[in-house]
Amino acid sequence: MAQAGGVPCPEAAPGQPCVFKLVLLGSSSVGKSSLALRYVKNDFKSLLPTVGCAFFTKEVGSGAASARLEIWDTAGQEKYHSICHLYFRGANAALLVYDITKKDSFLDAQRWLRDLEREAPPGEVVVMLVGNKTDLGGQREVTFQEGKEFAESHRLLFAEASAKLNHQVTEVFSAVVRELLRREERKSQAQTGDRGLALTGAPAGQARCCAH
Ligand SMILES: Nc1nc2c(ncn2[C@@H]2O[C@H](COP(=O)(O)OP(=O)(O)OP(=O)(O)O)[C@@H](O)[C@H]2O)c(=O)[nH]1
Repeated sequence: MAQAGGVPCPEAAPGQPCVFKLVLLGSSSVGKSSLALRYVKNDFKSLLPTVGCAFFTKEVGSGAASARLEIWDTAGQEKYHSICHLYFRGANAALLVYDITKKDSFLDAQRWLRDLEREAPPGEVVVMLVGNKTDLGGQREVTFQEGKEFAESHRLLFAEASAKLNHQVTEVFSAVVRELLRREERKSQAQTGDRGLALTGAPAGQARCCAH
């Protein structure tokens, strides 16, 4: 049984990381692609709006304490809305992103969360609400407290970040991975008394280990 973060990862071959699917969702121009680019390549540059979906992978940790994040960056533009939900299927985690200088993008977060929950019942997916663009604090339209209260009322993780300044970006993804590994550990403990069940495969929506 492979380990991820010291956590037994059911189904994984020895030395293979757990694989988690994470989707980025939120309205257009909130900075989803920029957060992914900053996290995966430590880069920030002018980007064209995403068409459909972009895909990144990132190894987290190393050796016996590793996991692989498959990051699906969905398009926020309305014209792609109908296809975006297809990418939510099988997600283990989601970053629900808004722009702290755009109240509308914060109000839209509710709708994106509903769309996600249509594909995965609440509680199955680790969701983190992220208020991006803290470098533009002078133009802020959404307070930290408003973000925090929204997150608490929906049982989401919460952070503010700036892809531009590389502020809190790694911390956001790390917090999600930590929570995913915690859940794997709990699942693994629950399966300890029933090894047969542990070998039959994870139900949809759970972490897929060693998928290629
Ligand atoms: N000031 C500032 N600008 C940012 C930040 N993150 C992204 N941007 C800018 O916001 C604009 C939109 O960023 P994207 O990353 O393309 O946004 P997106 O959410 O992926 O947009 P869609 O692909 O249309 O869904 C770009 O001009 C970015 O340079 C940030 O932290 N601070």
